[in-house]
Parts: sequence; structure tokens; C-alpha cells
Amino acid sequence: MAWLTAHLKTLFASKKPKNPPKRKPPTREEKGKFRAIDDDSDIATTNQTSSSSPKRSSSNRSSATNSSDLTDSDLLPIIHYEELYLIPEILTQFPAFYLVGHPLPPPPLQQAKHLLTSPDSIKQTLIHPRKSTVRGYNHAKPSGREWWDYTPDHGGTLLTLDDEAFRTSTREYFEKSIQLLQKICGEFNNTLNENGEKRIVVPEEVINDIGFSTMRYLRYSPTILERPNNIPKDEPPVASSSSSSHSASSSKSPKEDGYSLPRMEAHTDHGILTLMTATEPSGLYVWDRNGKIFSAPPIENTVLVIAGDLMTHFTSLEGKSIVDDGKEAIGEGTVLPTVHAVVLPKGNAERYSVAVFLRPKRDMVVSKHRIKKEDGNIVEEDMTFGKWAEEKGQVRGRRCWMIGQERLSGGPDI
Ligand SMILES: O=C(O)CCC(=O)C(=O)O
Ligand SMILES: [Fe+2]
Repeated sequence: MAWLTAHLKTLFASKKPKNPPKRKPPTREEKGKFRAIDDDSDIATTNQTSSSSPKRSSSNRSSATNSSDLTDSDLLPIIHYEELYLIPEILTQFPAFYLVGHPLPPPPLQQAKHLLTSPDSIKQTLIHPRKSTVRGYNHAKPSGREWWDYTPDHGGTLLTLDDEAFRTSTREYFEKSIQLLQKICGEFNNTLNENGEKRIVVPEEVINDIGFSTMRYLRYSPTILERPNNIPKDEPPVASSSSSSHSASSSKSPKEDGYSLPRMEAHTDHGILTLMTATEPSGLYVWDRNGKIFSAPPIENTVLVIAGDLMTHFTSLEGKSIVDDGKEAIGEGTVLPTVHAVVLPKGNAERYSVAVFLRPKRDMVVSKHRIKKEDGNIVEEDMTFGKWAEEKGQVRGRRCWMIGQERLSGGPDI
């Protein structure tokens, strides 16, 4: 973790967090409930509109983390399912939150393990005919990672295991998670604007239709890592700089950066919201808007929720567009997309995770885009979700959607 912190903290113009006084971890009774207790001055705050605000709990933290070393300002909030109305504001203050008391069945981590440790001959049959990276089986061996994306169409019977119990639990977790994420989206439409009026923040069709949503089972393991051919046997493998937009900015040689560990580079998700659960060791980190890093280990009976690129678009200032107006479109209630990364700690451990992505249909018009024609006239064109995702592929450091970035000549998206 130390090398990660040292390496990654340089990536963001970080505002150094203060070291707030340590607080006792909450008792069992306090777990899951949360009420305003304290305020952290190092986190950007907005005007409180509700009577309660998040409590950040250190309950049931990762066994890999010594909870006595944690302070409140290192912890993400835990929200109770009965307090979903807090979420629009929470997500302007924190990059992620845990949800407790939710109606989801146990996360299908065993199913993820079952599929991803199936023989290669089975995995080959799960590869999409057109090699889609968001449907069926895929791997990124240099990153020590493989994954499988559920295909909800045809009742979840495509590119999947020939196992009824697997199919049923996979479909059930996906459907219930999507309903939960849609319910959270509904809360954004209950918030009031400056004039005290409700407005449609998240389009109804996102709330009523599963769109291009999916669920991903992931496995991170040192056994998946591919050793680059050009490295002598007695040297440790190193992180590949081409796969990570930030390594180039590091002054250290790749060798000094450490060993190659199973990972997923820092990125933001395309969609609206993502719900996640994982096994230990977690290795999941999220960044807030000041560049502060939070560890996000699994907490029993909770799921972690983060925001995708489209949530920023939906919550931008009325009449402004992130695409055309950049930072000008960001207001107090705008939720920024959550930058997150996974790096497995050194050792031989494996990690399994489940991520459910709420996404609209690919042809859904998410925005109007102002285009200057050759004759100088400015016209408005529809921007579909598919086009929006493609645009991200044109941005330098495309894994993270950061407003106003320089364009690349193109390139595949993740
Ligand atoms: O494995 C995880 O916990 C995160 C996966 C993820 O961020 C993704 O697939 O977009
Ligand atoms: Fe992600």
C-alpha cells in the first residue's frame, strides 16, 4: 500500500488532508445506522439541506487494515437503505458510499469464482463472437485480471455457463441490483433546485428500462499475470507504462515503481452508477474531487456504490452541458465521476469481485452537442450514449473522464 500511496498521490493536485482526531470505532448497535456526528473540513462540503448527514463508520473494516490507524477522514460513509434520500448530496461530498440494510441477496462471489476458474476450454466458449469487451469472457493478462460480463438479453442464457443454479443466482443479483440503482436514481429526481422546484435529473427511461446495463464478475490473480518476454528471469516483472495513463508522468523508472501486481488502472465508469462487492484482500481505492484516496474494502452486508460519467452529465447545471461547457457546467449539486483503481497487495492472494453497471440504452440521446459547421453555423446534434462512450475513447487519459482534456487521435475504449 505504501508504494501505491506514494506513487498515486502524485497524480492529483492534492489538497493535503488534515489529520483529524481519532474516533472510537462504532459499536455493533451503531453499525449501519448513521447520523450526523462530525464534520470534516478537508472534504468539500455543500449546504446541508437535510436534517441528517453522513456518519462515517469504521465498523467491520478490512482485516488487512488496522482500524486503530484509521481516522474518520479516511472512511467512506455508510448509508442505510431507508435513507436513500441522502445519496444525491452524499455523492457531492464523497466519491463512494456503502449501502447497508438493502434487499439484495448475498453477492454471487462464489459464482464469480466458479466461472472464472472454469477450464480454459469452457472460458473460450464464453468469448463474444465479435470480441466485445463488455459481453462474455475477456482477459487482460498483463494486468493479472480476467472478467466475464453477463448478457441480460434472452433471459441471461447467452455466453454463460450451462448451469441452472448459476444462471438463476446471476440473473437475480443483476436484476435486484439494477432495481436498487434505479431507485437511487429516482432520489435525484426528488431533489429541489435553487428555485425550490423538482426537476428530472435522471431521465425516466433510465429508471424504467435496464438499457445497456450489465454485471461483471472479475478475478485478479498473480497466476494470470503474463511475464513480458524481454525481462530476464531473475528480474521481477514491472508495471507496464503503456497500460496506465499516469505512469508516464512518474519520474521513477518503471523498475523502481515496484513489482507488477494484479490490477485495474485508475478509471471512471461510462455509465450512471456502479454497485460493487468483493472478496478480501480488496485493493480497491477511490479518489475524491480533491485527489484524496480512500480505501474501499468490502464490508459485510453492504455494497459499495460509485458514480459513473453519465451521472456527472445528468447532474450538471441546468442549461449547461459537460461536453460543451466543461467546468462551467459543474455546480454544487454536480456529482463527479468516481475515479477508482484496484491493486492487489503483494502476495499470492486472489481477489474476486462483482460490479453491476447501470447504463442507458446505447441509442439513448443523453445530450445535445453544439457543432460548428464549415459555413460557421452552429448546429445542435444529438449525442447518444454510444457516441458519448466513444468520445471518451478520444480523450487523453481516457480511462478517467476529466473535463477539458486534450484529445487523442482515437483508440479503443475499455
Ligand atoms: O474489481 C473491482 O472491484 C472494480 C472493477 C471495475 O472497476 C470495473 O470493471 O470497471
Ligand atoms: Fe470501474
